Amino acid sequence: MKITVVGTGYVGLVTGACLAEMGNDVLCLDVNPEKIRVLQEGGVPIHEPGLDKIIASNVAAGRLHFTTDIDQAVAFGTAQFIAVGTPPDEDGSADLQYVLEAAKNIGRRMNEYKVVIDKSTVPVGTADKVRAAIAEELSARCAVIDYSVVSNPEFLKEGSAVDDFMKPDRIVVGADDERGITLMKALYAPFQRNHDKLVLMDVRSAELTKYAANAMLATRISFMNELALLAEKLGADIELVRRGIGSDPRIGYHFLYAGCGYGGSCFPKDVKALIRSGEEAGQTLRVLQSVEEANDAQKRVLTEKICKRFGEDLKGRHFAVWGLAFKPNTDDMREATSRVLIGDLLARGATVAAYDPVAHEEAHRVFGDAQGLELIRSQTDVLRKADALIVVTEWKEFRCPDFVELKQLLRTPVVFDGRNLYEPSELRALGFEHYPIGR
Ligand SMILES: NC(=O)C1=CN([C@@H]2O[C@H](COP(=O)(O)OP(=O)(O)OC[C@H]3O[C@@H](n4cnc5c(N)ncnc54)[C@H](O)[C@@H]3O)[C@@H](O)[C@H]2O)C=CC1
Ligand SMILES: O=C(O)[C@H]1O[C@H](OP(=O)(O)OP(=O)(O)OC[C@H]2O[C@@H](n3ccc(=O)[nH]c3=O)[C@H](O)[C@@H]2O)[C@H](O)[C@@H](O)[C@@H]1O
Repeated sequence: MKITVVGTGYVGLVTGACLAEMGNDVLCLDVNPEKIRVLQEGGVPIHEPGLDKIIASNVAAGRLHFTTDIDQAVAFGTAQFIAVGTPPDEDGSADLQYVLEAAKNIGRRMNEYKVVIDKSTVPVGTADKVRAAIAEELSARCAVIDYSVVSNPEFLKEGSAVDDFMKPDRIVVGADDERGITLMKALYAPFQRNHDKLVLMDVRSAELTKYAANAMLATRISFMNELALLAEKLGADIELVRRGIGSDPRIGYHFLYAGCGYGGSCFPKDVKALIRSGEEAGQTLRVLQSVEEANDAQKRVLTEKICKRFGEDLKGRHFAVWGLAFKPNTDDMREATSRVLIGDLLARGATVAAYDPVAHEEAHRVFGDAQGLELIRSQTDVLRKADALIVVTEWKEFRCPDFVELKQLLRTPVVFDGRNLYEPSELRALGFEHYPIGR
């Protein structure tokens, strides 16, 4: 099938590459010429395990192309995926300007039947807006051309995006016309060979399903984070509690890890957008309001622990930070806890040396020349003469450090463990002061 993907970010690029991997002819469009230049020259603008390989092989096979030419992109695919960003607007609602611009571009140029597929995370009612935007453009040039608008939200996780896309738990398709449904079934047939993973529903339910999934996962995390704070006060261990409740199949083990707050491009923004949708519809979402509030507070829990140990004024103190990305296996720092933490420490007069396996370039972009912050490309060098190590992201390489060396390099053997990577008893036995979350 000939497919156009509009927006070549995390979702668009992975979608395009994975669809090409299944033998489709894919053209990826982006308005960012730099991104397209990198891709055309054989580079990959984001860090995502396995993505470079499938891009390279599908480009070599002639099935995957990149362009900034909108005319070419609209003419190319019968399926037109919209995978552009939907950042929060000032009031927290999803900003649909990029989605609607993409829709207008399609309406202005299409000359034959198209299936327009909303892959971006968009509030309920957006497919109607996309349909209307296309209709308006068609009528402006007196064109009568049939088209379908389908909702196909994406559930991939950064860091395992290719795997998630190639082996999805479910494929949600919201559609209300046969032509659109038939195309979506054909498109996704290769991804569900062993059993039917397609969950077919109406468009509005599909749009809400995406927010419901992210909001549910964020709720689990905030719930565990609050329980962790309680566990600390009551002398219980949240890790044991997690294992105790996760064994109940009605609860399950996933997404119950307490830590220093969730970040990323989606949980914070989608929770906000769903709260806003609720307000607009006259339905207050109290649980979600608390989820957001709890997470904002959780991002400051490490600072609070540090101040409790070293005092409110951190002038003259120096800290080592392991982990800048919002989670492992990505260089993405959107809404990362590291940003809040490092901002807090610098504001209190401390100096910080930070290390991340892949997010250095992004950190340079985010922090610029922030005074007092040094980004160091060595997991051990960053520790030298620090008053404490602060672990913010659960990268695998942080799990089993050489604790003897770590102790020698630090000025004082203090570890703030924002992701509960280490066993408290083991660290204590090695002579460390260990400050985990909820243990
Ligand atoms: N990042 C993730 O893990 C996931 C994101 N999503 C959703 O997918 C959507 C896209 O997210 P990301 O890929 O992370 O965003 P991104 O910011 O990485 O990529 C969006 C791309 O769209 C391009 N763009 C904007 N307007 C355009 C236009 N009119 N024509 C062509 N290209 C245009 C931008 O230049 C950018 O490269 C969002 O709605 C997000 O909530 C859904 C699931 C997972
Ligand atoms: O809509 C999206 O963009 C995506 O958002 C999340 O994916 P992602 O943001 O890539 O990352 P997650 O693995 O979900 O982690 C999000 C944050 O939660 C934190 N987290 C996760 C799990 C946990 O138990 N505890 C916890 O604090 C992580 O450290 C991270 O900061 C969802 O997991 C995806 O299904 C969804 O498609």
